[in-house]
Amino acid sequence: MAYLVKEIFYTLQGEGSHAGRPAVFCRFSRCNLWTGLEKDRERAICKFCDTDFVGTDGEGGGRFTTPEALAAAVEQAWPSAAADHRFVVCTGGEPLLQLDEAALEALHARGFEVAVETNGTRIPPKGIDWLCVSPKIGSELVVTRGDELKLVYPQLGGDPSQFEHLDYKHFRLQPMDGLEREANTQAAISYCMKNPRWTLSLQTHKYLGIQ
Ligand SMILES: C[S@@+](CC[C@H](N)C(=O)[O-])C[C@H]1O[C@@H](n2cnc3c(N)ncnc32)[C@H](O)[C@@H]1O
Ligand SMILES: Nc1nc2[nH]cc(C(=O)O)c2c(=O)[nH]1
Ligand code: SF4
Ligand SMILES: [Mg+2]
Repeated sequence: MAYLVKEIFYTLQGEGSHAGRPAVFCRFSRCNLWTGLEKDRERAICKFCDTDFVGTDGEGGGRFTTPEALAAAVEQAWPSAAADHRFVVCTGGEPLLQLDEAALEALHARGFEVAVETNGTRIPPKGIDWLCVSPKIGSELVVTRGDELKLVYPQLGGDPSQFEHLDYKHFRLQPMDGLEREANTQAAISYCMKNPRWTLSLQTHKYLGIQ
């Protein structure tokens, strides 16, 4: 089965624990919680998505027929031949609809540490180096452990305390972007200050004007 990828680009990880770290982003096409079409947004399970993950027509995107072809495309986006510090963030869309052990092996073989951003509705393959799960209220969270739980805040019915028993190293609130971004940011700051187990994750790339 081929890997459908919207875009592959090099930037800084903007969010979460690795914010500021140079990374290739591999954005897989498709998601199980929204078609990606505006006409379907209101009846989607996840309604606040900030990302275009439809098709394979973005920068560096395409249909990769083997794990090696996918890993070669990721490697091509990395700026140097040196194997150190190589880092790829697999995102989407929902990457766990497509990312499998073979793809992880091919990326590791080219020296990449692999991070994944997932909505937590699919069991991850073995071998992910950094797993960031961002639960969506209204979907079933099946991934109960990982490196980072990054909750977009606020979500209706999404009181952060309902996630605290899960096995994550870091608990973060990320203000929901959109028309209410400033108010959401203030609310997230206030929640973290009252509940210090939670720390703030900003989408720093948006403030910096980078991809
Ligand atoms: C576009 S999603 C792709 C990965 C995966 N489908 C997921 O939801 O985690 C990447 C990250 O952006 C977050 N995100 C999406 N829309 C957002 C928004 N409007 N405001 C803040 N974060 C958002 C997601 O929660 C997730 O952590
Ligand atoms: N710079 C940058 N950092 C990010 N971290 C998570 C992103 C995502 O869309 O998954 C993202 C993104 O789109 N850009
Ligand atoms: S689950 Fe992730 S990719 Fe899918 S619609 Fe929500 S934020 Fe977007
Ligand atoms: Mg993004």
